[in-house]
Amino acid sequence: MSAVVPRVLSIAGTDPTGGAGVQADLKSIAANGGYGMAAVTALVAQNTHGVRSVYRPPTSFLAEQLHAVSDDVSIDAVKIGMLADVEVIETVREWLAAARPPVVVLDPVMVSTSGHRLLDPGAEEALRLLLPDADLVTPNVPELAILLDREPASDGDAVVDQAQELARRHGVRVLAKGGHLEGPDLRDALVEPDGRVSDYRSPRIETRNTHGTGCSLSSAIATRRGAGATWSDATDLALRWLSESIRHGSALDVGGGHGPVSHFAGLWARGGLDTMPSPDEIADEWWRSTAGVRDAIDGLDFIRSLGDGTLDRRAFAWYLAQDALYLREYSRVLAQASRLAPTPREQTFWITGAHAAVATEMALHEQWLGLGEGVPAQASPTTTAYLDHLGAAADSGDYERLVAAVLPCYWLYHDVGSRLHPLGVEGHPYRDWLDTYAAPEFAEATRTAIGIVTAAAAGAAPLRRAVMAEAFRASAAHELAFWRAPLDAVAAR
Ligand SMILES: Nc1ncnc2c1ncn2[C@@H]1O[C@H](COP(=O)(O)OP(=O)(O)OP(=O)(O)O)[C@@H](O)[C@H]1O
Ligand SMILES: Cc1ncc(CO)c(N)n1
Repeated sequence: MSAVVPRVLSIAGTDPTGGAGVQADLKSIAANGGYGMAAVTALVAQNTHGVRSVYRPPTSFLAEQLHAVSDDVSIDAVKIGMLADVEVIETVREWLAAARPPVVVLDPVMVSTSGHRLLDPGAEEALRLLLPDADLVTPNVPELAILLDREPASDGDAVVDQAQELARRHGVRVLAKGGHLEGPDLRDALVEPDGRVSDYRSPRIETRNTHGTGCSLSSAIATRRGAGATWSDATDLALRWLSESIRHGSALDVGGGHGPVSHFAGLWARGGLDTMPSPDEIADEWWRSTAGVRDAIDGLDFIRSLGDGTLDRRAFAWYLAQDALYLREYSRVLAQASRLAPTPREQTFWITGAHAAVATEMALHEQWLGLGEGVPAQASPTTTAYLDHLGAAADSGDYERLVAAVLPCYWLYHDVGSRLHPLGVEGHPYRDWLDTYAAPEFAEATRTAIGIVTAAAAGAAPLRRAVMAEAFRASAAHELAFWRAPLDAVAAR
């Protein structure tokens, strides 16, 4: 069973400038959605101009690296690059026989782009013997010729002929790369062991940044295949990614010779560098952003006297009348959230809230609205302002903004309600009211609303998340104003 993130091991040499070898492999694996690992065959002192020297550590140590990985990690794919000499080839062959990785892509690295040997001249036969252990071999034009012991092909058809010959001889799939041929059009050919050919054509990109394209391509194919794509899809996906990365290579300023490709350019452009907060982090941050508003609510005479039962009944009646007006409209706002909801679960949640809001309004009416003389039938400026804010969010058709705007109606009410509730002793004049917003169903609805909104915010792009946070913060401020209004209105009469 391959993992969602395929675990891909590169067995290759190094490039301290990061454009080729294991350094390029690790970037390519990551850029194609894999978890990259690397066992080093040889240390190469090279840069964008060329190879200066090669140090090949004892192969016993390569074997130790390989077994350290395979003893611990389930490997989904292996990419093999520079093998340096016969001893290294033998070591890798023995390890392959023991570890049996499910996908093996062999890039038969022999000569660097700059013309330096990366494989001993005498090691070619040993490399040929390794071919049947691979699922895919990815030679360029000169490597294909050496593996066949022929002259290099000089046109695309000759390349395909040679690739078919190699595939047949060794019973292996071959991707023959056309990068070394002249001309404006590039052709790579995937040849099955039975000789069937798939062509991949693309325009040649005018650039000096082609160092490490072979390393990068073979790692990308191994990764895509390790994730479960067919060989043909894996090749197609990897080539598309490579073209994009070659196109952006010139935007890098790395070295004065043949520079590297830009492995992550496409991801940077499409995904940006922003981190994504978790829903819990959003909940914490948004809640903290309302600390001032919550302190102010707690400090209101209305809240204090509502808690201890000394609140002027006219003020309470005024508040309830405004709340009844508010709830009818708020119910419509929640119905709009239901209408815009992306999932049936959310659709159900908001429509249930819409129903509860009108039901509560009717119950309040029945119980309390006989109370007061001078109860206003008109929405106060404060109520109007709050409803305008919610109405604008509802009318925008922007679900994320809308649900962020309604969240304080749950969260702040639950917060105030659950803190005032213990004061609602026997005989408390507002005990029924104190019970409503401390009820377990309202606590549950609040938790669900927080979950829906913060999950949406976590998944939103930073600018969208900022719009949501602002809608939330503005509603919290309207909540404060709503609690402040009744005593002011009664005092002004
Ligand atoms: N200028 C270019 N424009 C578009 N694609 C290119 C260009 N150069 C190389 N490629 C692609 O990059 C891949 C590698 O090609 P190439 O034949 O150069 O392999 P290589 O010689 O093994 O690479 P390396 O430079 O790493 O040694 C191929 O798929 C090829 O089509
Ligand atoms: C280590 C290493 N592997 C492969 C190549 C081929 O580009 C290179 N230059 N260096």
